[in-house]
Amino acid sequence: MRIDVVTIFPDYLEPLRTALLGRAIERDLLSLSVHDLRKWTYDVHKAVDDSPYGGGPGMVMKPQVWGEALDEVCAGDPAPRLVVPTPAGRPFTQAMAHEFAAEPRLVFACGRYEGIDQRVVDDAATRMRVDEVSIGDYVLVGGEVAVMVVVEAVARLLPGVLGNPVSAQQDSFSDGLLEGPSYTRPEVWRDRPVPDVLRSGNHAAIARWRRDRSLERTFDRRPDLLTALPDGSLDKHDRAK
Ligand SMILES: N#Cc1c(-c2ccc3cc[nH]c3c2)n[nH]c1N
Repeated sequence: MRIDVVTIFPDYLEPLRTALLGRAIERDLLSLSVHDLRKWTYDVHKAVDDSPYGGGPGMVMKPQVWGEALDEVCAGDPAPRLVVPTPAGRPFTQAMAHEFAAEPRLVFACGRYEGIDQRVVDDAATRMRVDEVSIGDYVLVGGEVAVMVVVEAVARLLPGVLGNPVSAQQDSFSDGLLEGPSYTRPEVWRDRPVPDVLRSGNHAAIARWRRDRSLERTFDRRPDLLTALPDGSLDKHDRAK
């Protein structure tokens, strides 16, 4: 997968070149190109923003600059997919991460200030798939952190990135539920023992116990996920919980 990010703060994306993702880039499992939006400015002040039509606080990012940037970054690609983080976007979910992970290329536009002139998205949508996404119901200062969240969630799904591919198959949300609690050595820590069933070697009982903890946690913290489960997702034992 090829990933391009356009931002006025290229250094913000450097963490993506460390740890697991950094190793994946070194192994050519994905490529990451970060572009400074100011490369496409055309005035001595390298202006990327201007006052909003209709008044209101803050500034809006200029369409001319973004248009030139996306034209060049997306040039020659028959089907780039443009992802624009915004508080007003569709919720970014694990299902969306899987969808993005199937794409050969993703281009991310990092907004700042009050956001990007809407005509940039409208214009791009005439030539490519555009997804305006939100990583949660809170407000950040810019799109860079959101891009790092999305890139990490997507990249970990790419073949070879995670040491154990089973991990991605057993993620929270992979079966529509939150994952349950995890334990490791020591067997007892501050008078708190590991649940006996996890040391029993009875794999069926362990699977049942894990499913029950996952259902309980989901019911307690995210009951909305339970109502969104496809019909038939819960067996009679699940329903008895
Ligand atoms: N995704 C997302 C966001 C943002 C966000 C994204 C882009 C910009 C550009 C200026 N301010 C921004 C906030 N805030 N909260 C979220 N869940």
